Amino acid sequence: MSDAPAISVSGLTKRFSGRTVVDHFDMDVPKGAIYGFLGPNGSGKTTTIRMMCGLLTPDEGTGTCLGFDILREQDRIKANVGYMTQKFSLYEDLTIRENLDFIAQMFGVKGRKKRVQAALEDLGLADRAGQLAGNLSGGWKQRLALAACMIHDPALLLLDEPTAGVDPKARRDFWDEIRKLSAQGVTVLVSTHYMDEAVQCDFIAYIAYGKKLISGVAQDIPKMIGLHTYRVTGPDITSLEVALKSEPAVVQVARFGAVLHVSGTDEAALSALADRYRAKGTHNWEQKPAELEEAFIYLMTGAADNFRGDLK
Ligand SMILES: Nc1ncnc2c1ncn2[C@@H]1O[C@H](COP(=O)(O)OP(=O)(O)OP(=O)(O)O)[C@@H](O)[C@H]1O
Repeated sequence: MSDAPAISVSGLTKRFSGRTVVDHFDMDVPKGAIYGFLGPNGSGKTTTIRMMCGLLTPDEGTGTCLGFDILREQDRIKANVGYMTQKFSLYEDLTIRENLDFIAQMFGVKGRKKRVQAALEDLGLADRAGQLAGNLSGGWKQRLALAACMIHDPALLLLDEPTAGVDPKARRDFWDEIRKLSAQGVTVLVSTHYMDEAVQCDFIAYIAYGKKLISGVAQDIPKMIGLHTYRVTGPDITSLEVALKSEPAVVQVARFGAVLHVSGTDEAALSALADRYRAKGTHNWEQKPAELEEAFIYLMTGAADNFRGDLK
């Protein structure tokens, strides 16, 4: 990642029918970063991302994307953006190669044949180039969609819940590809509701009611929220989970198999609770650093609304 941000926006605001759906949004995105946008449905993630990339004109605010002005140079930005939406559609009656060739034509890609062949090879699709897109499994369709989005070598890639409905192996492979692109300097903006997509991101922004409540380096997010967590193991974890959920010091109990991650924002109160339960001698309580998994659950279950406006 270089020092000059790929995107720098400030005060972005959008209203639809008099309703403010994005409210004075500021952000710098480093070049080559994978930036995840989390938040409830309808919180304004897609609208924000589209404004940041010159795909939608803000009512207020300014900024640059890939060195171009988001208000005056939208066409130049668009030529450098790959956009993979959930509804990304391929031509099912065309082969993989024909699909890529068609999209390359639409973008006016120079040296088209070579570029299509390189894209097929990069994504491990060369052996299947003659197969009809309609016969591909979900994971391969998604690979093809990614190849299509990248055919014109964009510097910025937008992903909208990219691995929804794809099996775990295909998800991992997909993220390996995204990492490779990021290492090559492609900046990636991801809108997601999924934890396993969020944990792939270098940076996270949490948006609710059109406002950015938190943003920063992904691994710093738990600290920014102020979450403290204990890992709890022992017998009859289900009853313990129920009991802990009614403890005032506990803001969240997340279950990972037979292990509970018990989190709170008041460190002293949570520590006192751990001591009280430890004294019963039934369960093992071990303090652990809060990780993005806990922070993600905390944010997505709406607990973050409690500090609405307190954090940047
Ligand atoms: N073109 C539009 N005209 C009118 N209202 C819109 C338009 N686009 C979005 N909205 C509204 O703006 C709000 C924010 O929508 P947006 O799609 O940005 O949210 P989101 O966080 O991306 O949601 P999701 O997670 O469901 O995709 C929603 O209430 C939506 O209905």
